[in-house]
This record gives sequence, C-alpha cells and structure tokens, in this order.
Amino acid sequence: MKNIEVVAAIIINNKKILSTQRGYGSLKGGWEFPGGKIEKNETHIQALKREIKEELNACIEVDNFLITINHSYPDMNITMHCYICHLVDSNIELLEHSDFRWLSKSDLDDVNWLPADIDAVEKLKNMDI
Ligand SMILES: Nc1nc2c([nH]c(=O)n2[C@H]2C[C@H](O)[C@@H](COP(=O)(O)OP(=O)(O)OP(=O)(O)O)O2)c(=O)[nH]1
Repeated sequence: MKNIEVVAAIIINNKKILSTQRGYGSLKGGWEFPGGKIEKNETHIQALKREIKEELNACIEVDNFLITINHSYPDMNITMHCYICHLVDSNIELLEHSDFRWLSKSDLDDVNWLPADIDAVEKLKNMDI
C-alpha cells in the first residue's frame, strides 16, 4: 500500500475557513483544505507555500500547527499535517479545484469533507478563530 505525506493549509480570513472542492482523481467532488504532497527535502512550510501558489496562485503565511491526521483510504495511507494559515493578499484563483467556499465555524458541516479531514474540522469547531 502506498504511504503519502501531505500538508494541508487551513486558510482563515475574516473568521472564515477556506474549503476547496477536488476537481480530479479518485476523491473528485470531495471538499478539502488546499495543499498536497510534500516533496523530497522540503519542509512543511515550504510545501504549504508551494502548493498554495500552484493551486490558488496565492501567497500565504503559516501561523500555527493544528493537527496531524493518519487516515487509510482503500488504495493508500495518508499522513496529513494541517496548519492554520492566512493569505498575504486576499485574491485566490482556482487553478486545480472545481469550487471553493469560505465557511464560518457554524457552516463547516455544509460541505462533504474528505474522510481524512474530519478530525481537523471537529477541532476547528472548538477553537476561537
Ligand atoms: N490537499 C489535501 N489533500 C487531502 C486532504 N484530505 C485528504 O484526504 N487528502 C488526500 C487527497 C490526496 O490523495 C492527497 C493529497 O495529494 P494531492 O494529490 O493533492 O497532492 P499533489 O497536489 O502533490 O498532487 P499530484 O501532483 O499528485 O496530483 O491527500 C486535504 O484536506 N487536503
């Protein structure tokens, strides 16, 4: 079974959390935090900044570590490191995702999160953001 290590950016702006919808692959249609696989010799922060530039054409600053989640899908195990981040300027451009939403804490259940994301979403609900 494939093991992959992923970083996820929980981007918060005006008390709202960015959720993006996967536009391709086996998990297409599911909602997630933007991010992706860590490349060789990359730090988590470097990977976060690179992925957000690639996916949203945006620059972020990374504020705090939130949680590391281990999850098994039928075809792979993922280890996902989630960090709270903010945008350096507020524009985003969807280069890989099919849709996005800014969700307040009380709206977090409005989208169909990927199974690996549930623990991070639950933790966010109990935080002061
Ligand atoms: N980015 C991200 N990936 C997630 C989340 N939840 C979750 O299960 N995943 C899974 C989906 C993918 O199988 C994997 C991330 O890998 P990816 O395919 O997006 O990585 P990548 O951008 O490097 O992609 P690629 O070049 O291989 O297409 O983690 C999440 O919240 N954010």
